[in-house]
Amino acid sequence: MSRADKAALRAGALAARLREPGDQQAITRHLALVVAPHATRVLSTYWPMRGEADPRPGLAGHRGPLCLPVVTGKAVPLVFRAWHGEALVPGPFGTSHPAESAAPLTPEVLVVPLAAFDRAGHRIGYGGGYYDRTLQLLRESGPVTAIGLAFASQEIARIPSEPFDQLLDLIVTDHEIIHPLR
Ligand SMILES: Nc1nc2c(c(=O)[nH]1)N(C=O)[C@@H](CNc1ccc(C(=O)N[C@@H](CCC(=O)O)C(=O)O)cc1)CN2
Ligand SMILES: Nc1ncnc2c1ncn2[C@@H]1O[C@H](COP(=O)(O)OP(=O)(O)OP(=O)(O)O)[C@@H](O)[C@H]1O
Repeated sequence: MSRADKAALRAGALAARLREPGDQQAITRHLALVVAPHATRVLSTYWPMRGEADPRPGLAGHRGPLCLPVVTGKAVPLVFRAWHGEALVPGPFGTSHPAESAAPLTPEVLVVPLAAFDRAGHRIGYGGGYYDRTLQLLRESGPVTAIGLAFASQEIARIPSEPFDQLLDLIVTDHEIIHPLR
């Protein structure tokens, strides 16, 4: 797939998200169900922006450590810092992340923001390749569970797969919990 094709899929899905806001309460319910078996693991969440589904209320019952991603440069994997509800500092591209004083953590479960997804577990993000690089690195040292979070309006019939794609293990939407077929 060309960069332009992927950019068009991304733009279409982001426009659909703004047109049809979706049911945040259902997202919260479904996410809480999916993370319950991982309640004591190190879990990475995200700070929602631009109409993204909000993972925070669905994680209220999580008992293990929580962390947030930090963008430290272009084309490098994300790093993760512990987060217990403290104020965040602004990062690049409108992101927000814990201050440098927060402890670095290695997540075992990641709630991954999506611009678009398909039922096979392919995803498109904002285009930095950050989660692809990060999941590749984490999966080299052990099993990780990647949970995509999006509104059902962001589904695309098929996202052509690319060699660097890291697949989602589960996708949580306001309509359903999707177990991609492998
Ligand atoms: N809430 C949230 N946090 C997140 C992500 C995310 O998708 N959502 N990320 C997921 O990876 C990382 C941040 N990645 C991002 C990558 C690019 C852009 C962005 O705005 N890109 C510009 C073009 C940038 C450029 O000039 O290259 C754009 O879309 O206009 C935003 C976030 C980490 N934190
Ligand atoms: N594991 C990787 N190693 C090297 N380059 C990679 C890797 N993963 C992705 N890339 C590069 O990053 C670029 C952007 O990837 P892609 O368009 O899939 O980003 P995205 O999944 O939309 O963004 P994000 O992961 O930040 O949400 C790709 O063109 C690719 O060349």
